[in-house]
Amino acid sequence: MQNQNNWDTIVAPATPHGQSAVAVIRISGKEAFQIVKKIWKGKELDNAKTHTLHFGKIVDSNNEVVDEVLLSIFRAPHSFTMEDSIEISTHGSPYIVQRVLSLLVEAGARIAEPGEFTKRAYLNGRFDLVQAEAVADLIASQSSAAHRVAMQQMRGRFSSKIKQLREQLIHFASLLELELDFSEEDVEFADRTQLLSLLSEIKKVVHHLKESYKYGNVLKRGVPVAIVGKPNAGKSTLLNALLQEERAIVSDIAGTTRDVIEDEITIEGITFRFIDTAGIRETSDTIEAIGVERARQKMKEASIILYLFDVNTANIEEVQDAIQEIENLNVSYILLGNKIDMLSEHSKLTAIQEALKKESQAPFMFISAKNEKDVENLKSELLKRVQQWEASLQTDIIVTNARHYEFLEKAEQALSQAEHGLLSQLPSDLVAMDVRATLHFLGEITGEITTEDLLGNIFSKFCIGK
Ligand SMILES: Nc1nc2c(c(=O)[nH]1)N(C=O)[C@@H](CNc1ccc(C(=O)N[C@@H](CCC(=O)O)C(=O)O)cc1)CN2
Ligand SMILES: Nc1nc2c(ncn2[C@@H]2O[C@H](COP(=O)(O)OP(=O)(O)OP(=O)(O)O)[C@@H](O)[C@H]2O)c(=O)[nH]1
Ligand SMILES: [K+]
Ligand SMILES: [Mg+2]
Repeated sequence: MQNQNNWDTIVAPATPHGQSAVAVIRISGKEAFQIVKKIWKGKELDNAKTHTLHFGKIVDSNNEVVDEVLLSIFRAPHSFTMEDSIEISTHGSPYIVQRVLSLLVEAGARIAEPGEFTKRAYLNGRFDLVQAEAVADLIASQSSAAHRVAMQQMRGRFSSKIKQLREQLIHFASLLELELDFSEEDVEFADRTQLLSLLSEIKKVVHHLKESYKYGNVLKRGVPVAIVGKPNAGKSTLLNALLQEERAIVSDIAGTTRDVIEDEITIEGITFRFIDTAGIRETSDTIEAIGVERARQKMKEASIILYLFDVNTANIEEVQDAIQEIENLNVSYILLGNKIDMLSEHSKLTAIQEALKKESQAPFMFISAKNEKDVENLKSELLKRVQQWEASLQTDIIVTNARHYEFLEKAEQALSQAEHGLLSQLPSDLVAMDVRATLHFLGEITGEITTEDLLGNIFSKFCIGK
């Protein structure tokens, strides 16, 4: 049940705090018009049509003008929240915004909680929970890829997929439950082979959606690319070349970089987060050893590893050891032979190349980080990796939200149990229980099943005024 003050008329600034050309204050709820009228000097609003704009003044209790403003009015259900709403555009002074907010509160409005406008839009049926969450992702999106996936979720494709799966399962559950009604007679309305194949079909879709999360999450946060290798391989030089900025200290002293240095660039709409690390070697220096430990950790967490070695000094065994270590991590990688500008004998390069080819399918490139030779090619290669990753997904709907992932995982487990139950010919009611559990988990994703806690958790992460 909704508590009464959950439906107070609420108010909040919709634009950031600070000086700006114009600031917008939003008011939503049953009393929106009554409240604004108390501080409004301008044309009568009672008969004004929805989606109209009005020029006038905001005045305080002494009839002093606080600002000249524009009002946009929205009449229920034709507004974002589907309630009566008004937006006041003031001059963008934090002082004016604060004054107008206090006047509105004095007139009977309550300051909105973070996300409360969107929460109302959800509770009033404008969209489901996945779409409401996508509003926050859309606001946070900083690259075209992040924007694309947020937009896709806002438009409801993931929601429709989940709803479609639920409908199939509801049908499935009703067949099983029908059998329960006739349990004395030991009939099977539901053809077991058909049930099994439907179940495994649904499980497959859930699994593929779940699998897309790793990619979706990376798109949202930026693809982590760890730059690793021995001291002096040129890792920091490469970081700087990629970022086009003197971000990390470069020197000919082995062990220059000790802590992790991270920064981002966007290549054709995809954000990459490059991580420069301490050179990996055995060391008795405690601080350096911690750095080496962190480098190894970053390697594990990366989506792509760039293993850099100096083509002039590296021996083949050392590179092979590195390949071995990386392949054990099961992370996509590129071997980069650096300082190609210094290589005097061409034959040594060919020897390295031949050895690498023979030894593994390891992808490698030769670059000069210092002269920025083939750094652009490296960027194209990174972009290609990400595009291949997306193409390899078995779904064109990409999950980006940890909460969705969590419930997909629970749904997948429940589906496995239902499948197991059918295969081992467990009684229908036990199988039906697992199917109902799956329905529940999928329902929590779209908000067909929710609790106040869950909603509070989701909307409190939104910004003020959203
Ligand atoms: N000034 C302003 N800009 C904004 C928003 C807002 O609330 N205010 N939005 C909010 O975050 C987004 C737009 N979302 C909105 C969605 C629906 C309606 C609305 O008035 N819908 C009516 C009328 C539709 C129509 O005329 O076709 C309706 O659905 O009945 C308004 C904004 C982005 N920009
Ligand atoms: N000739 C040449 N020198 C390079 C190249 N890349 C890096 N160097 C030099 O190699 C030395 C080490 O470079 P760094 O970028 O500090 O190497 P690093 O791998 O970050 O080293 P640590 O942080 O100590 O592990 C510096 O003197 C660089 O100028 C290159 O492509 N060609
Ligand atoms: K160095
Ligand atoms: Mg370094």
